[in-house]
Amino acid sequence: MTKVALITGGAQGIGQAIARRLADDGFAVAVADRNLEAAKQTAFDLTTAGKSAVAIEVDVADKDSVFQAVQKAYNAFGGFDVIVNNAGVGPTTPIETITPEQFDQVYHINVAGVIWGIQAAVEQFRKKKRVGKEIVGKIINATSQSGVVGNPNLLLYSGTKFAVRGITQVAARDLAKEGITVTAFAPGIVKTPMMYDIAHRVGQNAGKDDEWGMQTFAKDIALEKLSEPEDVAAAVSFLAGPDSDYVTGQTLIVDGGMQFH
Ligand SMILES: NC(=O)C1=CN([C@@H]2O[C@H](COP(=O)(O)OP(=O)(O)OC[C@H]3O[C@@H](n4cnc5c(N)ncnc54)[C@H](O)[C@@H]3O)[C@@H](O)[C@H]2O)C=CC1
Ligand SMILES: CC(=O)C(C)=O
Repeated sequence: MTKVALITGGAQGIGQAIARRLADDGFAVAVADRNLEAAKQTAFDLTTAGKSAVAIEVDVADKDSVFQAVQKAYNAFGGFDVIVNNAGVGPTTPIETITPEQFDQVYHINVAGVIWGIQAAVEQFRKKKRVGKEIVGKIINATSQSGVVGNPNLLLYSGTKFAVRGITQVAARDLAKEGITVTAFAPGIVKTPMMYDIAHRVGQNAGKDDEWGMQTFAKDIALEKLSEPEDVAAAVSFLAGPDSDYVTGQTLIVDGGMQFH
């Protein structure tokens, strides 16, 4: 039977590459994003290429919205097997500029969004009839190399990504006995709108250009090149597929050799 995966933030950047890759792997994919028009375009491109895909509007900061999105994916395809909690925001936050409103926004999306995604997926996985010790569902969360070692200018963001690694470990322990694996992926410096935006703002704050901003983050990449979204999608393909059935609680770092952990 065709497996079903929902990817939050699936309308652009890393999430879109994951949606494409999992569709190529044979999953029916739900492209869930707060930007419904872009999600529809991604799903349209996939269905035009002969894949199974639907677009679903979601705001991951809103628990009800996440539960509804997961239910819609189940209704669309008649099953639910994998959630990729990928949606996130990455503001640059010089320490003195951080406000309570900004804290709430970033933590609600990057941290609470992952928790709601875990809860909604678990609700679906628990409806399945498990045979023996088989794996009935997989939860995959987006952290970052900056959630492994703190990065300059990203106090709020890095904090959320450390939290995601902790949540991943605890959920993996709590859910293992039910045949649910929980893992995370930690990208490095990936060519997406989020990263170009961060590079622009870091450069601007220092009175330098975007390239300087990008090099602030990219100078320590051992493989000496920036990441494509597809590099990350390839790792998520492993985490979503059967070859990772004996892996849980781990964060797979996909950063070209920035952080060695
Ligand atoms: N680009 C990079 O270099 C890195 C990115 N990451 C992480 O990878 C994930 C994806 O990042 P990118 O593709 O670069 O970001 P992006 O900004 O290019 O795309 C993010 C997508 O998430 C959606 N989104 C944002 N807030 C949402 C919400 N509340 N509800 C639903 N959808 C929402 C946006 O509409 C967009 O389609 C994020 O969690 C990010 O923190 C981690 C390490 C490096
Ligand atoms: C955006 C991000 O996750 C970085 C710079 O690691």
